[in-house]
Amino acid sequence: MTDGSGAATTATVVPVTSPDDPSQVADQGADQVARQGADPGPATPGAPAPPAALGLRGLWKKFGDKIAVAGIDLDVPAGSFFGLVGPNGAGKTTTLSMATGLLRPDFGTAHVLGTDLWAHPDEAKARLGILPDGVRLFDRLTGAQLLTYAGLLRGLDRSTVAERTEELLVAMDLTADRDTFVVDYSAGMTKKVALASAMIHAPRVLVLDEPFEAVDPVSAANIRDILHSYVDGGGTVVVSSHVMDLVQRMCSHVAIIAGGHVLDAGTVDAVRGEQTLEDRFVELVGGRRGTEGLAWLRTSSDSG
Ligand SMILES: Nc1ncnc2c1ncn2[C@@H]1O[C@H](COP(=O)(O)OP(=O)(O)OP(=O)(O)O)[C@@H](O)[C@H]1O
Repeated sequence: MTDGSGAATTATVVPVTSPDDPSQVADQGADQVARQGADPGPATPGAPAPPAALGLRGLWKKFGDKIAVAGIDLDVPAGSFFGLVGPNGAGKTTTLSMATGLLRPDFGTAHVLGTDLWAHPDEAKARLGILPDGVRLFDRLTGAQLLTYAGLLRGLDRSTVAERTEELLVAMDLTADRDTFVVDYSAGMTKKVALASAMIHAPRVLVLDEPFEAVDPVSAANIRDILHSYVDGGGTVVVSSHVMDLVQRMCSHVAIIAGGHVLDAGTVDAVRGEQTLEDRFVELVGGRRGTEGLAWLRTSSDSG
């Protein structure tokens, strides 16, 4: 199965279970993926299927007694614009952290374009650009210095770093604040300079946790354009977001996760069917409350 972009759909869904032994889930997840098989898409007969940009198998993470991620299997097709959505506390950040080398899974594996991330972290991470949640930056650097630092850290030569730094500052509308310390940036400016830092080495896969949070609409539209042309050029973007309308319009593929499980995944059109993505999300996740309660809030009062 393919979407309009031609990217193969290989997203898989894990049964919603919470067994006592999570290692079994990792095995079951791998078995299930093997049973379902990766959809070969429109590839030439006999040609091997290209590796997924991100291939997650049986990912599992517990914090104390809290199970944050309970056996997630997911393939993010190379060349897709992939949205990860879910309610607060669903396990999105924990999953993305394990998928990008920021957090070691209790069980399970993560592959980046076929490379085992935890077995070969340097090779896998060279292909990744990451915008983590609650990003901590070296904020006593100016915006231009931070981008230069990120480029040099990624092994680019100085002239390439200088060229890309200027282009990224323009693209993110940060030129006027290039010499301002990042600590003095607004939340949206910080997000944009962090995003630019994630892109400077032209990674094959960009994993962005809430990239549009606090970003103004014009900058958000510019960033969307940048990401779309990056995908058109063969890159893969994974974004987590709470904004269903944005994901529906922007992404080719989506996974809905809740309670540490994948509830549904595939092309956006396949997942939402005849409904909006938001309606499908609410249908799957539930949790809508009636208007009872909080009566005191509806009562206008002169007291106080
Ligand atoms: N370091 C931690 N220590 C303890 N519990 C954690 C930790 N990180 C995450 N959790 C818990 O794991 C669960 C999943 O959290 P996670 O941040 O992955 O969710 P999320 O889907 O990204 O949520 P949100 O949309 O609110 O950002 C939550 O119940 C959270 O409280």
